[in-house]
Amino acid sequence: MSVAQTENLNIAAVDHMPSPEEIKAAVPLTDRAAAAVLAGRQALADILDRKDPRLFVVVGPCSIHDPAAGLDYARRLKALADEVSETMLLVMRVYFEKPRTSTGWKGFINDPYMDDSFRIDEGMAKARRFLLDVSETGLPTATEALDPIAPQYYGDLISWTAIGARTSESQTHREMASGLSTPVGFKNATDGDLEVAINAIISASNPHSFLGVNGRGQSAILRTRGNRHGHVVLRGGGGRPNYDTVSISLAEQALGKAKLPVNIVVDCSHANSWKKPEMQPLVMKDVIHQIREGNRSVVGLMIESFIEAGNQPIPADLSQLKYGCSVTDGCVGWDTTVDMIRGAHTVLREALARRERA
Ligand SMILES: O=C[C@H](O)[C@H](O)COP(=O)(O)O
Ligand SMILES: C=C(OP(=O)(O)O)C(=O)O
Repeated sequence: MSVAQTENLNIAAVDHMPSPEEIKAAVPLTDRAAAAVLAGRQALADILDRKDPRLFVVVGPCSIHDPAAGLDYARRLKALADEVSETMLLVMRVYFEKPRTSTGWKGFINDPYMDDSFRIDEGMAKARRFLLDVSETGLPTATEALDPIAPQYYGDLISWTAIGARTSESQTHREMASGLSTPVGFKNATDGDLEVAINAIISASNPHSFLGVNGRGQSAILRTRGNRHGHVVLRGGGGRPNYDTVSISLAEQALGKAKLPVNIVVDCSHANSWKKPEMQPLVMKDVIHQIREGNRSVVGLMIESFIEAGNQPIPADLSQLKYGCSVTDGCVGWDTTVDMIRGAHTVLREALARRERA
């Protein structure tokens, strides 16, 4: 008598996925890209260690869906980054993995053709190609690490990582963050709770041993050293923003109480702007004003920005997609992005000069 099947009852298929080594061999890291990645990581570490007085700004689309438009954006951003490099380090948001509140398109790696064909194998190779192209412009890149295996495929091309509001409390993500080669920003929870992000920084700063895959895609025990560049990202939540002076002061106190470096990043989007992209410039202006008035805890900002303002639903006929417009959260358009960054640059230049004189 055969034993009843008790496993894989809800698995419809198990398809082949190339290993990290295979995808990397198809899209190898270049000297130019590696130099941009390493320079970006070093500058971020210096900002977090207070050796570099600049502000870092993670800016770019909510998600990448069209590599051509993404690269068009990257080239514009590189020129802007060079223009404001005295006061800010611009890092491009290159988000391929979208954590959905319930359902929806889960990003370019999961479904690169946006047609429910879910060619993760092709999405991964294309995502890596895109990261390489952006890095070759000289821009550092930032992403959200959602799938715990994915960093093996493209982690060598990332300079800053976010752990999202929906996963800051997850042990799996804290373990993964402890082994990442980049500084990691932990978002407060969607209900606004900051404690989960603070606990995440403490957890990820420690070594962990956990299940993962090696470069050949075989199961492996990963043993990490701990990540000493964790910090919080305030994104609002629970029906209220948390970029105001009182919220920032409370975050400073909580970090101090936990004996952590008082490093804060403010996300101008998400619950801080009520998901209304046109509010992002107001959030940024407010935080830059706080810096001008003497705030020293804010080290970074995040902006959701693309070529066109707003967002669009994914149409059944993809030829109807509007070029350079987000298919996930609404973004500020390019002209507004330039105004926001240039406006901040002017204020910061004066504030940094004043700090130096003091
Ligand atoms: O930034 C992205 C979104 O806010 C996040 O993925 C949740 O999106 P959703 O609420 O539309 O699913
Ligand atoms: C999903 C995102 O943010 P959060 O985790 O804050 O919702 C994001 O930045 O794309």
